[in-house]
Order: sequence, then structure tokens, then C-alpha cells
Amino acid sequence: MTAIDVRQLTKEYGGSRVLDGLTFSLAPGQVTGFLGPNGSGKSTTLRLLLGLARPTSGTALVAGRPYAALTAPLRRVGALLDADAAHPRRSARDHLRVLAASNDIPAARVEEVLDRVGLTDVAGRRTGTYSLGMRQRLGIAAALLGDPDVLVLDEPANGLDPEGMLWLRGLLRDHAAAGGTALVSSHLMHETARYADRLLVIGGGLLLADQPLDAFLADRTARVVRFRSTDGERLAEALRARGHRAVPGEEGAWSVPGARPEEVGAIAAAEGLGVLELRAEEAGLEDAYLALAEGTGAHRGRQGPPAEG
Ligand SMILES: Nc1ncnc2c1ncn2[C@@H]1O[C@H](COP(=O)(O)OP(=O)(O)OP(=O)(O)O)[C@@H](O)[C@H]1O
Repeated sequence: MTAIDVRQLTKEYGGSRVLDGLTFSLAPGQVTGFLGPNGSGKSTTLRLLLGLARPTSGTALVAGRPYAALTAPLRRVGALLDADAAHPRRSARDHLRVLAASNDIPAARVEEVLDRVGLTDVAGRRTGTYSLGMRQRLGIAAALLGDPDVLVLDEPANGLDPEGMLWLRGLLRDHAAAGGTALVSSHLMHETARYADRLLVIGGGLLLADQPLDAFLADRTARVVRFRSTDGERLAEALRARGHRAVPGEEGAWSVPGARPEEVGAIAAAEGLGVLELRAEEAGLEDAYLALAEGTGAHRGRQGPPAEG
């Protein structure tokens, strides 16, 4: 069964179309990174999925149903949309206890998730005194409370320190390894590439990419292969005969745009030519993602490159 199923999802605000016929589905056992520049509609998609806004048209189903039709929804879908969901005067423990009671979740589970997110020592403190990273951890604890199969997390890495990011990666990988599904939005490509199996990229209201991470990387990085051979001219000829472009460079080096090193290596081997040097020149991952979004005008309104450590 698909865990998340979005069909022709369209959302307009005041006549302006934020999402335009978005369609994707997610199977269990995978972490899907949901990428797009600021304002591209990631949060809107997640809000529609969680029944917090109504689509102009189209459908968004979780566990086969609209979110609003789920009974004890916290047991099916864990969501983090807003790190400030807890009342600032309430302690983290009390916040989670109220949530647990409303979904028939035993109070003992509260202590388990507090431990899982590393907040046990501060669980009695008012959440108004928490740092952003601590509030994010509390939001993730709330998402985990019902031990749901599906996690929907909006920018969960926001405010986490490097150790927190590492912890989040482990949590997402463990969830997928146990057969769960996670849809995780971010505007940072590198961070997402560290935990995602699959990528959805949106921009301009449209789905720009829906691919396994490996395929996304293979398609968009390593755009040029450089080689030197015992007989560069002959290898260049053999490459051209197979539809590649081979461009001579300095000191006997050649460039093959758009090729993968294993293709060039295999052709050299088939021709019996020695390879002295063979390497893929990587186009930056962030560049590839930005180019994808720029190409469709999805970056309208983006202010400078995203900061990333
Ligand atoms: N309630 C609303 N009323 C009017 N416009 C809205 C509303 N919610 C979102 N929008 C608009 O929809 C567009 C998409 O916003 P959304 O928050 O979904 O983007 P996002 O991809 O999550 O961005 P970010 O990375 O900055 O969080 C924006 O232009 C935003 O101004």
C-alpha cells in the first residue's frame, strides 16, 4: 500500500496558484526528501496532506485516507509542522501527556519519546524557556508519540546543532529501516542528501524531480569525465563512434561532457587502450539543484543562496 498518495493537488491563495497539479506517491520503507526554494509550496503541500488546509482541487491521502478521516491519527501519522506548537507555559512532559491522552496513547510512552529525543533532563521545564533546537526535538517527540508508520516533518533540522543533525539522520534512517515512511521537507540539498532515499523537488508549483537520490545524483552531477590514455586520439574516436563528444585539452587530457567514467572506462577496455587517468568532474550538488529550480523560474523571490554548513 502507498503510505502517501497525492493526486493532481492544486492550491490557490487569492487567485495565485501555489501548487499546480502535484502528483506523487510514497511507498513504505523510505525517507523522501522534499526540496524546493523558499515559498515553493512545501509547507502548503504538507498542510494539505495533514488536513490543515483544503485543496482547491485534487486529493492528498495518508495511509489510504484523507487525514481528517483517520481515527487516532497520531498512531498513523506523526507530524512536525511548527516548532512552537507547545504552549510556552506548559512543560514538555505535560504537553506530550495531553497529546497522548487525546489519542489513547499510554502515558509511559511519553517518557520513551522524551528519552528518544534527548529531552528527559529538561522535560519538567516550561517550553517557553527552550531553545529552537530543543523545541524542534519536542516537536519530533510529539510526532513519534503514537509510534506511527508515517512521519511528515517540515524542516526538522531547523535550529539543530551538528550533533542534533546527526541524531536526526539516524532517527530517519531507523524509521525507514523498520518499514516506516518519512516525508521530510528542507531547502538544503546537502543535508537532505545525507538521509534521503528519494527526492521530490518542487518549484513554481510543479514537481521538478521525483527520483531515487542515486539517480538524481547520477543525472545531475559528474557532468564531465576527464581522461588521459596511451592513445587519446583513438579513444576519442571510439567515444565519438558511440555518440559521445570528446574534446581535447592540455597535456594529452580529454574531456567527455555528459559521460560517466564507467562508460569511458568500458570503451577504453573494449578498444584495448590503456587508461592513464580517468575522473568525473563533479558539478556541485547544490548547483545542480539550484539550476533545476532556476530553469523553471522557481527561484522568484529567493534571496541569495541558502546558507549551509
Ligand atoms: N495561508 C496563506 N495565505 C496566502 N498565501 C499563502 C498562505 N500559505 C502560504 N501562502 C503562499 O504560498 C506560497 C508557498 O508557501 P509555503 O510556505 O508552502 O512555501 P515553502 O516551500 O514551505 O517555503 P519555505 O521554504 O520558505 O518554508 C508562498 O508564496 C506563500 O506566501
